[in-house]
Amino acid sequence: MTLITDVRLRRVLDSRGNPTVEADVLTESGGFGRAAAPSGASTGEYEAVERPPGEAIAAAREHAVPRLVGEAYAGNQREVDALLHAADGTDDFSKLGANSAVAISMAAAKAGADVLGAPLFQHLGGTFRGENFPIPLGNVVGGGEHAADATDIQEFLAAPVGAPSVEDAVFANAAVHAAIADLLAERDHPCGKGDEGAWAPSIDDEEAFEIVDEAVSAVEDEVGFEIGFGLDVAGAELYDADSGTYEFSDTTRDTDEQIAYIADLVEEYDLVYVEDPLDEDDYEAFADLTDRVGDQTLICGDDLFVTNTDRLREGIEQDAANSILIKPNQIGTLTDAFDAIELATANGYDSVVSHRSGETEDTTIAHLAVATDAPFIKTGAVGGERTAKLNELIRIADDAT
Ligand SMILES: C=C(OP(=O)(O)O)C(=O)O
Ligand SMILES: [Mg+2]
Repeated sequence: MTLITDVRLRRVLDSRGNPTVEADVLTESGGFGRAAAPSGASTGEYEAVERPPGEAIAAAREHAVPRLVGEAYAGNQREVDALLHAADGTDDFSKLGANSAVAISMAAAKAGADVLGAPLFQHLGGTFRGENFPIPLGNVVGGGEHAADATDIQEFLAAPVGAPSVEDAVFANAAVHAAIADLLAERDHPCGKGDEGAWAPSIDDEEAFEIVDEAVSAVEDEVGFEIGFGLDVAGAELYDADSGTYEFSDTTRDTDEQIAYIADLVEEYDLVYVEDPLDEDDYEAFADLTDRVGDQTLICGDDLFVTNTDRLREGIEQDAANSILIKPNQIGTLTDAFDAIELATANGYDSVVSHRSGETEDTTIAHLAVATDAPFIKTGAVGGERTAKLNELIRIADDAT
């Protein structure tokens, strides 16, 4: 029933106005799935390779499509993804392009769900999924690689940890985003938004902490449940390997100073989440920080782990973190992303399923988070390509999909 009869690939626009790969998968019994690859700006060095979309499409048409059409079943995700790996033949999808691979992988999953008449999360996670929902981490202020002339820290993330429902959580993050607009206006910092819809003011990190703290407290009082906040430091982008230091606009920190700085921030602002506080090659420094504050907050590896089970295993051995960011396009298939989540869960690591800074209307990650019982999802706070995922979570919770 789910035998794949056609795979169509095309270039479509992403949220930055760049081309990306979209895939359609069709099956013998009329099943249909469509998905598009997201794209990062602050990409990790060890991510699977994204090729220019035109090249990735040509490579997939030549090498992957013939292996899938008439051969593979969309309902058998591991088979589809194994064939994508076989068609690629490298360990980083540099032949097909991880963008073609992930688009096909996700489209096949949707086609498999379509044939079953089941929501995607249920096809991926089984019938007992759909009761628990991830807490959305909402990017409300940011800079780094996502906006010019804004904060050094890439993302300040609202984290409505006490929300009674996913709907309350989603609206709380939007309220924090709106409250920040008011505070920025009061302080005379008019600004635009970065790639993920977060405010991108031309202020230093210290002032951003004050503003986010104030906004979070105000909204917390309004809604009556706990809202914390967290960070994606994107430490690898600040790190200068030649000098071995973290280069902020107004200061330079060596690794010990960076660890102490982050530990102090965790204390001062009661941060609930800190992603990539240190360089992507420095498991040891990650372990040092996790030892200091890992019982108070989540220390999450994004560029550190790149959704890769080998790198996660190394992290687990070294006690480098207690949480992993999951981006399917970092590793190329849903199977690989799923395996990373399972390995994380088995070792007491929390998974944070994540968007990329370049996104589309695709909602697969909302379903992946519910399917795997992931405790968190990071997918922005506002903006159509961000709300596509947030609204899908609300629909899943409402049982309307
Ligand atoms: C979402 C992120 O940004 P990008 O997609 O640019 O890597 C991130 O770093 O977590
Ligand atoms: Mg990150």
